[in-house]
Amino acid sequence: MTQAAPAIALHQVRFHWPGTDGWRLDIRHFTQAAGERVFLHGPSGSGKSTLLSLIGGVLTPRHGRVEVHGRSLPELSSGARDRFRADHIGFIFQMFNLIPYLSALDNILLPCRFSPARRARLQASGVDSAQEARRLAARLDLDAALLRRPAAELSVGQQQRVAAARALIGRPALIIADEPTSALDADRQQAFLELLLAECEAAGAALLFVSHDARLSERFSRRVALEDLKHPAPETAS
Ligand SMILES: Nc1ncnc2c1ncn2[C@@H]1O[C@H](COP(=O)(O)OP(=O)(O)OP(=O)(O)O)[C@@H](O)[C@H]1O
Repeated sequence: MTQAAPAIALHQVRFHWPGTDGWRLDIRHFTQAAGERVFLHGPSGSGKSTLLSLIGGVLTPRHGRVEVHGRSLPELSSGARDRFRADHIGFIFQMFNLIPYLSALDNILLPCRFSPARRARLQASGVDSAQEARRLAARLDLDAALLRRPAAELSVGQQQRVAAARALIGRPALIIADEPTSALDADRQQAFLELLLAECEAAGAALLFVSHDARLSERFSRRVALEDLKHPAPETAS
């Protein structure tokens, strides 16, 4: 990972889902600086989640450049991409993707199991993984008794905060959040966002945050419409 490189650099990225003819994502250019907080919005079905999966290396584009902190993800083998993602990217998914039978604490600790880099960063700052998991949980208002319960028994709001702690543990350089507040009421949305922003700032992490709710955009350094990143659609003859 190159520290001085932008958190994200996309250039002429094209993707379409196999078996679908009509829809395709066609991005001209997008850069997000290291440590920058970007609010990404766009209509339902416009391709926000698809774009986040391309940036996270979950999907590979047909064409174009996708770089995260100077590493070109499409050029890595799938194993190397998985390792890079585990080490440097924290993902908060729309549906949280927690492992239902594991405790909340074990869910938060999962990235540390897979990523020696996350463990090493924690060690370098003098804390062990379990201590850091408990610190993040406390910051996110998850009490100790709750951490012992299986994720399947938690409320949606609690699962969402566990997913945030899991993304943040071990200080990845980029946090990607896909509609993480959609299940919360307005007060809880703001409180959650404040915590997420504070933890990203403390870790020096860039945050790419997708939401339909424009009210949340005020706390970000930049607001980006997905449509403005796309190539204009070809004109159709009338
Ligand atoms: N796994 C998939 N297989 C095939 N097509 C898909 C898949 N996931 C998404 N799509 C299609 O890709 C397009 C973009 O979907 P995507 O989920 O990226 O949009 P979005 O902007 O995140 O929408 P929303 O705001 O509703 O979550 C849609 O036409 C959708 O039907």
